[in-house]
Amino acid sequence: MAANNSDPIPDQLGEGGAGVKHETGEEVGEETSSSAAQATATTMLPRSSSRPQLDLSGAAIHGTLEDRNPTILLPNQSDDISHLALDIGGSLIKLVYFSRHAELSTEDKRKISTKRKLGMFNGGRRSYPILGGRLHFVKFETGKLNECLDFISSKQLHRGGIDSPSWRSGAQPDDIVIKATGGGAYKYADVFKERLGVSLEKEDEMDCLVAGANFLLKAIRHEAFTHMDGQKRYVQIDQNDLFPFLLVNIGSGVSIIKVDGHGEFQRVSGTNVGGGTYWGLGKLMTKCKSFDELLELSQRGDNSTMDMLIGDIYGGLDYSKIGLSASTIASSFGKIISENKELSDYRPEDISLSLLRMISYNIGQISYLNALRYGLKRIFFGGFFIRGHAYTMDTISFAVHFWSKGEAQAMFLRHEGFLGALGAFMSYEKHGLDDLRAHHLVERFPMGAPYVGGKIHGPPLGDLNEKISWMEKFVQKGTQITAPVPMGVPATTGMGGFERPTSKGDILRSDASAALNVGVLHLVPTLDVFPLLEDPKTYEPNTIDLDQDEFKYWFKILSDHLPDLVDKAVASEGGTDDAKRRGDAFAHAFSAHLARLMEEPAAYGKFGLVNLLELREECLREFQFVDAYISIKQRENEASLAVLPDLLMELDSMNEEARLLALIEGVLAANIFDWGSRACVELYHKGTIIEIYRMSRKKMQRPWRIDDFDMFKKRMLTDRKDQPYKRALLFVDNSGADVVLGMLPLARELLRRGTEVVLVANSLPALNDVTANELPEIIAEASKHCSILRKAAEAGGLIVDAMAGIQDDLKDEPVSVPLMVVENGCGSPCIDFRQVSSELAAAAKDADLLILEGMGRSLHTNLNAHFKCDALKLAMVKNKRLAEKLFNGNIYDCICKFEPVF
Ligand SMILES: CC(C)(COP(=O)(O)O)[C@@H](O)C(=O)NCCC(=O)O
Ligand SMILES: [Mn+2]
Repeated sequence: MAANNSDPIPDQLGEGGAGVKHETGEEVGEETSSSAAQATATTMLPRSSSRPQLDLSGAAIHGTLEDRNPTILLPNQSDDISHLALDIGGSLIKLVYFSRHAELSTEDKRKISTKRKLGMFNGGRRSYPILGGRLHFVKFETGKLNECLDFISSKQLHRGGIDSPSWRSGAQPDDIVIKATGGGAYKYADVFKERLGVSLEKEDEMDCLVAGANFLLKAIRHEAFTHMDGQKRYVQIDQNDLFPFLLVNIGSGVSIIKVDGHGEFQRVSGTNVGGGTYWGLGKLMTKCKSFDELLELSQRGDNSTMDMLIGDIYGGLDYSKIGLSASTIASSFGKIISENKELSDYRPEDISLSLLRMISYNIGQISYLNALRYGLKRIFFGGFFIRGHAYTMDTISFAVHFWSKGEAQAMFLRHEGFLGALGAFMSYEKHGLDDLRAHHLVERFPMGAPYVGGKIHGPPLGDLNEKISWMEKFVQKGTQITAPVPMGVPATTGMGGFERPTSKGDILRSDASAALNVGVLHLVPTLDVFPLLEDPKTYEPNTIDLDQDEFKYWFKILSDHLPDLVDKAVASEGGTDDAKRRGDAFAHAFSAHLARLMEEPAAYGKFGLVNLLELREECLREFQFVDAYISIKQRENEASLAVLPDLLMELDSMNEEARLLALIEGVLAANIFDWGSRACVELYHKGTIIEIYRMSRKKMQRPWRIDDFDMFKKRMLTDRKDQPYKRALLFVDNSGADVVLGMLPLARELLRRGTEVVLVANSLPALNDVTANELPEIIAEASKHCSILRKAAEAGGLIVDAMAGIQDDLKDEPVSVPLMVVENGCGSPCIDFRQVSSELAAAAKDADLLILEGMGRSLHTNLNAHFKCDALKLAMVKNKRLAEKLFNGNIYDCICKFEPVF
């Protein structure tokens, strides 16, 4: 690679490639007006010479003709279309591909009616401009090009998805063009043509690097991090203060690029001493066969046997006057001069480390000098040389820090290896990623080669069966595996059982697993930042930092809970052999994640409890456990609904002061029904639901650990009695008593006072949390015993017709304000308000009261969150350690935290 070439590189970004028309597919499945006007759309959508292509046969416009963006239905289009872009480097091929599952309109009655109420129904107009889907990152060794081609071919990535009718209907592969960058785009163009019949459209490497880095820094929250003294720290990049920065790409050679904006950059310098130098010299001097082997050797090296250190010159002392410690390298390989040794007398490990440090220091120093030259404070390092290698990053950081006296900061990127491929992806004319923001992206870490542990294992796994067989094989292989799957003792289930993970153990190979910590990016255009967050920029959902120590505790909690969870999950799927096999696979996969995080808590980005608890749920979903607690939830709902009428009668016999207190007590007491807490699960084994509830209520002695009840009561019953809240969002938690005997009666009280109530529930199951889908039925049942709820539910569109034969206990009630249900966009026991459903965001606009309930939503997360409206946080602390840590309190303490905005 050319050194010190400062020729400006013209801006070519954003223009490359022929039109890619699959974006029209995003409109499939959106709301359509019932009086849909139909027109053939085929002529409006020219076939693109670039890929992927759409099957436009039978296309029809739905919606009124006045609509500016009418829905276009493509009945014959595949439900999975993909973009593919490649970066074919000397040692690795990086693939970025996009898959999209057209989730055909699953709008149920609840959603439609809620959307209408919230003013979200737009008569067929597109409600979001960007496509949803998944962005996958995959690597192959260039030497195993065939594996890569097989992978592309097996997934039909070059033809727009495995079921794409574009190839069934005979579209000629000759037309297909794939964007590619890197030297291999030239070198292997013929192989791609021969094997896949596709042409590679070459994109400039530098353009791609910059476009990739800009996208990552804009769209991914935990992308950039510093690495000093072995510690990774994620840095929040302010979008308004991103440019200019220095981008140093360390490949075989090094390019140093000053980036001034999107598509605005200049290669200001470079050096010919780079990754190729390390690998070349290393190969010669150590006989290593691969770059990774050489890097791994350095792990065990001691560079002081070869490098002349300050201490060697100063008799073991620091040269403190100029700030050099005794261990600083004065001269790389300098010690060799005074020794009478052959190459074979030196350990390959030491050689590798000395080389690595020499080159890393040099790059760090040159980068700093260039940053100085242009007055830049931030330097991002990327390229295949780094590979998430701790020593390399530490050395570069040291150099930058040392020479800049702490003024400049070296930063690294989690997707560092994929900058080029991402940039090539961005060069499709319409890739749909332009408008993405961090809140639209959810990163998931599915199990399966070649991602696991960061080593490349050949083609990734397609279907579930393949994945499970792969896990089985790995389990049998034992300690050879890269993924840190704990070994199990034989048991009754399909895979030979699993064992609770015991510790991080020796099965982890630190560097291999640190190399790649890249998941699948789910693009969810319907996610929004919660509009009532006081300051989204400073908002941090997690109350406690999940550092190594804290993680150790959670590792044990979650590991201990695993066997019980697997039992429940397997039972929820009928206890079949298939379910057992999946149950074991789930346990292995989740244990592997835990072990990986135990080794490096920051492996998957900045990981808090909110992410960890969601990871467990996602892992269940990955192995197709739809709802592990379904039968428990149903049983508890039934039992609670049976006693609801008595409770409502009791409440109605009280004066309003006593009633308000009883209602809050009721919510706190019922929060005990939590299948995620070990202490609570032990309780259930001792008593019935009603016994536990009564006991829990009896224990409700005030003052609670945080007790703002009087303040809340004053707001409700005294200060602004005549000005009820307009709309309250009630974030409900668990099924059964928690929602039926706790939150519903509280909702009823608010409705009775003229407050609109929106019940906010999970979009997907998590433990025994009630979901938004389940709530309407529960409300309908509860409404049979209560006219307030019934009228409000009718007004909110939750129940359609007045039910016959209900007791009309409160005939003189005024016309009801609506009771609605919205989903929160989450499938976790916690909530991250930076990413909620657009439905919830819309409902929040007119809300002036939030009630967060439960340990997950108001203690683990959001205890310290500030909102633009009044907030009431209610929870029972069902974990001893948390009670001690947060409040110096005890297990089963209660929290009633009211935060009015004045
Ligand atoms: C998972 C939970 C946050 C659910 O609590 P909830 O939000 O339902 O009140 C909680 O049960 C929990 O933190 N459990 C793990 C700790 C334990 O077993 O004590
Ligand atoms: Mn819960």
